[in-house]
Amino acid sequence: MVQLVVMGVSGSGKTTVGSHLAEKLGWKSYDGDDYHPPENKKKMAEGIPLNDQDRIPWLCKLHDILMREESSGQNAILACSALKKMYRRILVSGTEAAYSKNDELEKQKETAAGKILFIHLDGPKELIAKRLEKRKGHFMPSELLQSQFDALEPPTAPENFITISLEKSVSEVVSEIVKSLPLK
Ligand SMILES: Nc1ncnc2c1ncn2[C@@H]1O[C@H](COP(=O)(O)OP(=O)(O)OP(=O)(O)O)[C@@H](O)[C@H]1O
Ligand SMILES: O=C(O)[C@H](O)[C@@H](O)[C@H](O)[C@H](O)CO
Repeated sequence: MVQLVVMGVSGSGKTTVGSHLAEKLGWKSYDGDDYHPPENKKKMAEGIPLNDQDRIPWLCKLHDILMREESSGQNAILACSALKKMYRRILVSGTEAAYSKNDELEKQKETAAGKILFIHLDGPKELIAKRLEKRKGHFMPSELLQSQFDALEPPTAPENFITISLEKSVSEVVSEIVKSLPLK
């Protein structure tokens, strides 16, 4: 089974790309934003960036969802910022990974779990800011964009990831992702 996590800063297109991809592949999809507790949404709406304590329980919930899909034999897509390496580690391995000091052990567990492919939607802040200015009816204010870039640790090897430019159209982004999928 393949579990995809569409990741990136606010406004990079995770929700848009995640839902188009789900439609194209006929896979189940989840949006991380739907699983934030109300306190987190309130904080963001007030223009305060989330911290690790705010994000860790939320990421654990998302990890459980991915594991449930994997164990019931389903492919699935999750749109989730997953900004830091530690956050991606939690999505792959669960809560212990957040506090583990044993990098080697965590790496082994990740390789064993290793089915999650991160798709990093990457692009210039100026373009994303323009898109956020135009976006209507969303709780996330565009002033938080800089804090998202400050927190971002782009994925690097040996993480399981691909990087896609968000400067392309949504349909190009989706086709590029589909081409790179490890599907038989
Ligand atoms: N490739 C693209 N080309 C043009 N516009 C895009 C593209 N991807 C997304 N958008 C637009 O940019 C805005 C931000 O996209 P979206 O809401 O999907 O981002 P997001 O990463 O889910 O944001 P957040 O994390 O804040 O929920 C939306 O208005 C969307 O329509
Ligand atoms: O990790 C985070 O700071 C959050 O997940 C944000 O990225 C928001 O959820 C999203 O961007 C707003 O829609």
